[in-house]
Amino acid sequence: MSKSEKHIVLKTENLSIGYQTKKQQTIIASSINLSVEKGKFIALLGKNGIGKSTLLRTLSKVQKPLEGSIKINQKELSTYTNQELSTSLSLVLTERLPLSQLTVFELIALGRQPYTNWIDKLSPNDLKKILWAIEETEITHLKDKRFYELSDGQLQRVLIARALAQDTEIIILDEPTAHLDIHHTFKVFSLLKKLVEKTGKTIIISTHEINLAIQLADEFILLTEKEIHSGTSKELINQNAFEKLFPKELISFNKTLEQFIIKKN
Ligand SMILES: Nc1ncnc2c1ncn2[C@@H]1O[C@H](COP(=O)(O)OP(=O)(O)OP(=O)(O)O)[C@@H](O)[C@H]1O
Repeated sequence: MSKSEKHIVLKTENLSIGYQTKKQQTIIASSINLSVEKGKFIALLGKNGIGKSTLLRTLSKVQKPLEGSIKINQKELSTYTNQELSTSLSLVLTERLPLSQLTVFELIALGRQPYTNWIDKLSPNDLKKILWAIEETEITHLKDKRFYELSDGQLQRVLIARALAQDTEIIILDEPTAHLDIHHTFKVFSLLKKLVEKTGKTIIISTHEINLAIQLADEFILLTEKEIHSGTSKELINQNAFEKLFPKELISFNKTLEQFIIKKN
């Protein structure tokens, strides 16, 4: 991939990710060299337990890299204050939030916290962004519900709305369609794609919806045990990279269909 430096919003060099305890270091992946361009919809793919969440948490400064550099807009991630980072990058995790009395509207309004102090201090611009996020994610009918009343799929859309309200250049989502039915899975993918096209935001998602991602994402990061591949679907198909994601006995990658299909005996 040849990319002009000024369009790169996120860059990693010789990055190692994993877990460090007093006693030992566990490296999950190393030599990660990625360049993510502004205004791209990127899908991070890989089998269960390969390190997708670990990578996304490291890129969002939730956990420290073991080695190497991460830059957001040419500035080292470790030098970002929490305040600076929260106006540049938002992270959407699938974990359940602690129980509280917040309504959906209030939860989404929290996305404006980097810009405002608290809910009574919402400016007309804050309110505009919140209502836009609610409308884009099609959750107007949920806005007065307490968030503990939501189904997993509804909560997922609400958390995406909160990230939209946060209005950052980069949005990172860890398995945003984990609990969704096929209809809502497609809706979330289409929404994310539309947002990238409409707003020029960079969106990075981890997903197991590979066949759908291949149709909609602009570029891919493939984590495998031996190596990391990145590029467009065409580039990765030419490198036979998708085939390396999973063991071959049950499914195979069909290059013509650009899809994984079940192997028939
Ligand atoms: N807090 C932790 N401490 C130590 N090891 C961890 C921790 N969290 C995850 N791991 C390990 O790191 C590896 C990568 O896990 P990770 O959750 O990043 O994978 P993943 O690709 O997101 O998986 P999945 O697709 O199943 O969600 C796994 O072997 C996991 O057991």
